[in-house]
Amino acid sequence: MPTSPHAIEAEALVKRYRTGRRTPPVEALRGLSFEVATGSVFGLLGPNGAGKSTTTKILTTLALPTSGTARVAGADVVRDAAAVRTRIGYVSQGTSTDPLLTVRENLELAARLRGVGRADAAGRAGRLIDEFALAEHVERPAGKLSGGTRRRLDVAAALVHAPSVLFLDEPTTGLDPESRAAMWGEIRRLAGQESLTVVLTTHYLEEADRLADRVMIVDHGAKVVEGTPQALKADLAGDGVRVELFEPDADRVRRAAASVPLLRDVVVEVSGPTGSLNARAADGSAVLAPLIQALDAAGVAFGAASVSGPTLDDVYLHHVGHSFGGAHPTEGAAA
Ligand SMILES: Nc1ncnc2c1ncn2[C@@H]1O[C@H](COP(=O)(O)OP(=O)(O)OP(=O)(O)O)[C@@H](O)[C@H]1O
Repeated sequence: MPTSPHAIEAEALVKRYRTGRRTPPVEALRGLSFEVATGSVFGLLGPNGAGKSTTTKILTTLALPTSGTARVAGADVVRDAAAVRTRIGYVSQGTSTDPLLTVRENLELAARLRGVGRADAAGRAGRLIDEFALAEHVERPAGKLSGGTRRRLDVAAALVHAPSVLFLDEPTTGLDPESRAAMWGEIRRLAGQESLTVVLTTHYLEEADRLADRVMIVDHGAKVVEGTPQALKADLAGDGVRVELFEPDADRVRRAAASVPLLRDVVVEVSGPTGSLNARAADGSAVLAPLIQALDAAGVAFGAASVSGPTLDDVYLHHVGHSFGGAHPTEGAAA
């Protein structure tokens, strides 16, 4: 198979889920098109219900598109689904390894299920055990491993058949910071393998920023923005300004912020007794003092205030209108 410049080519993908005879179908994808360069790491980001899982399901042949086409590793996901399956690895959010089988048994089983012969399966399991630093755990049941080690085993098991595209669905969710850092190291190492393409779905924007060559933010089944993390951050220009709020009255906060010259893109989010004000300014440190004074004068209780260079969180906030995983902004909060 000649190497194509694109490991994934999705064209006008539409997915409608039927929900009942009398209710309209859910439009999970509304004509999503994108390409993923061979050998790159692609970050798929979006709020809950944006269509990330649906996109992944279509690309991994677990769901059919209502219309549109997609090719993965050179094969059409509908007409040539069997070929796609032999060329991809998929690590779902839940663990896919058997808790009662040992690390070695799990890897050998995964290889056998992929049609690899017995002798070859043992060899591949051995190589992955070395590659993923699993040697000290090799005879332990998977169910007795720590969360981070179990996740490494999940990823290793998805690679037994040497796929050319690896789908990682929230690979570090639930991991402690140390295990997360270890998993980042693994993903970076995999990304260094020229022929492997990685599609990474994550709720951690910092993770996407560090690992992905390109990211795509989806919302309501459509592409919001796509690009390299560096370019998306550079497009924002200026600084992010953030103030933590207590018992905030969103309207009052917004009025106070509106009185501060040079402050733009103000978003006030309230979540129960706390909240936050996010905004942008060409020079964040210059607007911080007047902003604090304005909030104080308006009787707004606030905590930490900070200024930061553009992050992927700022990119997300700018394009989607609320922070990633944060509370939705109150009506008309974006200014
Ligand atoms: N089987 C289904 N039947 C009906 N509606 C569905 C089904 N699966 C997903 N949906 C709806 O399609 C939309 C997109 O869902 P999807 O799971 O793809 O989003 P997501 O971005 O993966 O969200 P999350 O981050 O919560 O996993 C949502 O409105 C969801 O409720």
